[in-house]
Amino acid sequence: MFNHLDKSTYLDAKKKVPLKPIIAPSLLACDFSRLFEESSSVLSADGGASEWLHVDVMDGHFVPNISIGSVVVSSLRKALPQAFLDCHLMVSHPEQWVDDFASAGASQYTFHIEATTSPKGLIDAIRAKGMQVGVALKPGTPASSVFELCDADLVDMVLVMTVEPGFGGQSFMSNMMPKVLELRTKYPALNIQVDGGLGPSTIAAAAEAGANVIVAGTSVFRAPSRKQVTDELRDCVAKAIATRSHL
Ligand SMILES: O=C(CO)[C@H](O)[C@H](O)COP(=O)(O)O
Repeated sequence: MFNHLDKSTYLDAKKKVPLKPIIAPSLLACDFSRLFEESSSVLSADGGASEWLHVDVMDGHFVPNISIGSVVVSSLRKALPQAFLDCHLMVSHPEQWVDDFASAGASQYTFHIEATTSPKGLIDAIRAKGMQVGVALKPGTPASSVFELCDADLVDMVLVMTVEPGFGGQSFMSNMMPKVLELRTKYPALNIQVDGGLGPSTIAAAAEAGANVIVAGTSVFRAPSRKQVTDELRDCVAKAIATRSHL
């Protein structure tokens, strides 16, 4: 399936390192009354097993739910100075929150392509504040909507939603895998994230299609062993990357 790729092309072009599996537990599924303990329990730097923390920001307008904002990110940053805070802005006016999230200590700012008419200006603003840039696609949005941004190497990551954004605990949409494959085929070096319904029973499809950054809420936070599930997800992605690299 991926035999047009080889080791030399399947690299993170900017950092000149092989593309890596990254597991990003979604805090949406955690016990918010114990936010610090829950966060540190999944981070490898703090005794857990994950590389990133995924922070879902919902405004009750772009999606039919309200979650958390920059105030909480700021507290997380103080408590976890080394953590990679992967912030997914499910908001109608992503331009409005760049400064607040940068000041709060967000590591990456992922906006929805459907929510802006001037993605390049938004990307410039995010970069000017020192954050990495992600762009997200709702299930009904085609991969082609971000080709121009990816062709110009303007984003660090594309997020393919595998549920309708707004709520955790939904079923994985396997019909999003052709979109992931289309992006992976066109952009061998890009971080491609999937989000929604990922766990041990769905990871193989996502990894095979080419996703390397895995958001997992329910499957990690509700597991008897968070570490075991995280390792299982990472191993599956690592195997898929290795298989592609050797074809
Ligand atoms: O963005 C989201 C919802 O909009 C969540 O990150 C996503 O649904 C992850 O939760 P789960 O793994 O429980 O499906």
